[in-house]
Formats: sequence, structure tokens, C-alpha cells
Amino acid sequence: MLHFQKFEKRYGSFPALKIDELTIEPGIYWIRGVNGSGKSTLLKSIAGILSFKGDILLNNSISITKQPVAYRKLVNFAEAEPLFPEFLTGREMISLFADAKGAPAGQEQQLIESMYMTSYIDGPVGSYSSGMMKKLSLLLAFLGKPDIILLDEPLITIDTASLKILYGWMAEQHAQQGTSFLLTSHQPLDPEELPNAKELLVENQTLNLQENE
Ligand SMILES: Nc1ncnc2c1ncn2[C@@H]1O[C@H](COP(=O)(O)OP(=O)(O)OP(=O)(O)O)[C@@H](O)[C@H]1O
Repeated sequence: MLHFQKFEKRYGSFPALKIDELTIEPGIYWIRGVNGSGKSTLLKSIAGILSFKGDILLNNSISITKQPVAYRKLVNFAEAEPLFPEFLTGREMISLFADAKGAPAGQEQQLIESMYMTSYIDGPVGSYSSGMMKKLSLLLAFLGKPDIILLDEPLITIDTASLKILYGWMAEQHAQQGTSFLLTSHQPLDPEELPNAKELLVENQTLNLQENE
């Protein structure tokens, strides 16, 4: 699914993350690591938001550096602490992303209703609470037909009922579309909701696949 080739991300002279050669097979992955270990750096690099040395290949064919447009259409990302233009409504944000990601007809409305966002989706984003904002950013990450969805700290801020809906979206998307997920969390994922999730560990400025016990 994802292949790292001589990947290196530095902030100035600080070597934040280095992955010489690593393949991540399709699946659902929980990325663990202490504060400052490089989890967000990893997700932002895979999302194409940060520049870095080396390359990342999707499905052994699409390079983030050589085919950035094709790559980004297939890799969606929800930030840990999303910030959107305050004057746009949630629905306007969703329309923008749906166009960019080539979302199938009806997908936007189905997701809005499924996450119970109808009552506020036509209000400006500046009036949203942090949980409402988080749900909007999660919804945006599910638009289109992505091969990979990257979720940075998706479990924070949202209430228990919404979390259950998010787990349902993930399980369904993975089962029906084969979408892979990489998500960071300081809390363990619910093993009943995502029984097949594997672990990736970020430590010592690199990324390692953990063998599940
Ligand atoms: N824009 C930046 N400029 C300089 N250093 C940065 C920048 N962003 C991150 N870093 C550094 O890179 C390292 C990794 O940060 P990152 O945010 O990826 O960690 P994280 O594992 O996501 O942390 P947390 O669990 O606290 O969210 C840290 O040492 C951090 O100080």
C-alpha cells in the first residue's frame, strides 16, 4: 500500500523522522509513540502537506513527488486540531472537498445525516464547537474514494456516540472499499470495534511495524 524510500524529514537541522525502506501493507493501523516522537510529522508527510527528502509510493506505482495530484486524490487526511475559514459553512467546506476528491453523488448528504450534523451544517464554521469542528474534519476525510485515510488523534474531542459512528464508518469503508487507515491516538483503539488493527510504533526518530501478540 505505502512504500517509503529513503524518507527523511528535518525541521531545520533537527532530524525529526527517518525511514530508509519500509512497506506498509493494506490494513488498519494504530500509530503509537510518546509526545514529540513524530506521529503528526509522519501523517503530514504521507498526506503531502510537509516537504521531505526521498519518496513515498502508493500501491507501488503512484509517487507523492512525481504524481502529486493523482496521489493526493487517493490519500485523505484529518488533522488533530483542524482550522477552517470561519466564514464558510460546513456544507460549503464539504462541497469544496467533495469536488476536489470526486465524491460520488449522495455521499455528502449520507455522511452529514449519519453523523447527525444536519442542524448546524449550514451555519458558519466560526460558530462551531471544537467537537462539531472535529466531526466536520473527519467527514471531509471520508469524501471520495480514497485508498488511504489518515486520522490524527480522531478520538479526542468527539462524544461517545459520535465515536461509535466513526468506528462504524471505518469498519464499513475498510470492508466495502478496501480503504486503509493510519491513525494516531494516545488511547488504545477499541478492539471490539476494530479487531484487526495493527500497531506501528514511532520511536527513536523512525517507524517500526509492531508484531501483534
Ligand atoms: N514546525 C516545526 N518546527 C520545528 N520542529 C518541529 C515542528 N513540528 C514538529 N517539530 C518537532 O518534531 C518532533 C515531532 O513532532 P510531532 O508533532 O510530529 O510529534 P507527535 O508524535 O505528533 O507529538 P504529540 O504526541 O505531542 O502530538 C518534535 O520534536 C517537535 O518538536
